[in-house]
Amino acid sequence: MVQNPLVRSHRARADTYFGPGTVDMVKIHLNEAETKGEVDAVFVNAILSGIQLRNLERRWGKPVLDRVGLIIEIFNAHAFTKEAKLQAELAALMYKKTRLVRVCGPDGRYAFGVGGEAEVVSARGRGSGGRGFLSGAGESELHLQRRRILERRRVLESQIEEVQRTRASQRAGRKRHKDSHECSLTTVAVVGYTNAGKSTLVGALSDTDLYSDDRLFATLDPRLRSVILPSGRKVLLSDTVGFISDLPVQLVRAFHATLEEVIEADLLVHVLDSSAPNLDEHRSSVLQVLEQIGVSGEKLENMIEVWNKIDLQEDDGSHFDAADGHEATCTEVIDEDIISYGGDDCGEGGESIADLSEGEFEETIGSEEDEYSDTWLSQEDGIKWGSSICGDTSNNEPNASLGEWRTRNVSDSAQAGPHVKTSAVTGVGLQELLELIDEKLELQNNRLKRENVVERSIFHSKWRPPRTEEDASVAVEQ
Ligand SMILES: Nc1nc2c(ncn2[C@@H]2O[C@H](COP(=O)(O)OP(=O)(O)OP(=O)(O)O)[C@@H](O)[C@H]2O)c(=O)[nH]1
Ligand SMILES: [Mg+2]
Repeated sequence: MVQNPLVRSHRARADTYFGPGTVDMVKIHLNEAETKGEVDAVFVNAILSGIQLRNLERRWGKPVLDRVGLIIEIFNAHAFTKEAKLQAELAALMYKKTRLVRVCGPDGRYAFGVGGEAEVVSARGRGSGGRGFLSGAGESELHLQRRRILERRRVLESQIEEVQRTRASQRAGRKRHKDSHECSLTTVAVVGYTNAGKSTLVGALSDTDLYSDDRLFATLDPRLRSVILPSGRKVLLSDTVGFISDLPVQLVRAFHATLEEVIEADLLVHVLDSSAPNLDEHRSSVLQVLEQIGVSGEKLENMIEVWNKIDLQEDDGSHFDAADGHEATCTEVIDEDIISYGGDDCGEGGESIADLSEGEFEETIGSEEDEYSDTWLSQEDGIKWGSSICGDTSNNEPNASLGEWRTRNVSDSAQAGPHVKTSAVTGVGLQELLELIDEKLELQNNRLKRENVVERSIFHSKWRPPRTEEDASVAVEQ
């Protein structure tokens, strides 16, 4: 296996990075690939450029998965419905475009770093080989590759638009539907970091079974479950895809159709795993994604924060000790700082990943760099994706002061604690949560009604010209 002290097998790295309880998924998933006679891969906890990825793969003789590649791999593995598959493929394609990495999977499926030889197609490196006038050969291959990606992307985007349209009309139908209280059917979206227990909680609240598992991104499609609140009001709970820190904005946008359920929901319930040692980090990651997808500041302010898995806290605290101990054994963490600043801290025989993008393995794109540079984190694509096709987007615009709000709110709520503590497994706090949802919706309804009344009094009352004294005298004379 790889000797570089900065890199461990994907198992150990994923375990330390994604936290306890999530490593199994990564293990099982990759082990499954191995037992099928496929390849072993090395996971590097960083976001790498295409050249860095390729150079590492050459050096280690193994496919390398970086952070985004691993997430995409997980998305692909968990995508079962048509919608999820389309979105996962689009996410992979957008990633691929910025890396210009060609992966030849045996079954033709996109599989980053797993299931085939990954090859960077670059202007100078391939085709040309610096052979004088033939130096355009690599370039045309690069363009060909790029065009194919763009064509496929267009097809996927139009299919996803179709999905969005269907979802929008379903939502409109739900809004028209009135319950026995003459209220339109309200949707409550349950959001949160992956593995926080969202599906388990929605299942417990609605007394139904939803697929939940101790793995990352168990849920990729929103699922709706109806629940009767203590007041008798019927609401739809929407279980959503989990979020994760540093999720590239394009990846989030690939799941836009799914995430629209969150934007369009009447109320948000933010589920946090109270046993997670980095709860604050999880909270701010989720808020960041909500901000990215355009949830209004008002909705965020109204959001209910739930600390789930409270039963684990009632344990003797061994969970936290175990987590600490786990961190302590992680001496071979690949720090993103090391990647950025070079190899001084690499230890004996170590080499930084920054080193690997230079020297003997270097294959620069040169003049193509601007055109094909890593736009993965740029906003360029976002402009298109930001324009939702599902009707009114006016309230989807990210609020300018949201960043500010988020910072304030994160620290405020960190001090104030959760609105409700629950255990989706034992049922603790569930009734309290339902009551709180009821209360929030009632307040929201009353506010909307008040706003409607004000609006109506302003816009719907008949306009009459102001009566002046002159008018009055004319009237008397007549
Ligand atoms: N002890 C305990 N475990 C819980 C609780 N809620 C959920 N779990 C477990 O946590 C794991 C993740 O639960 P899920 O409901 O799949 O989490 P999720 O947030 O839907 O995850 P993704 O769909 O991947 O985003 C499962 O193994 C659940 O059994 C809880 O209140 N207490
Ligand atoms: Mg889930």
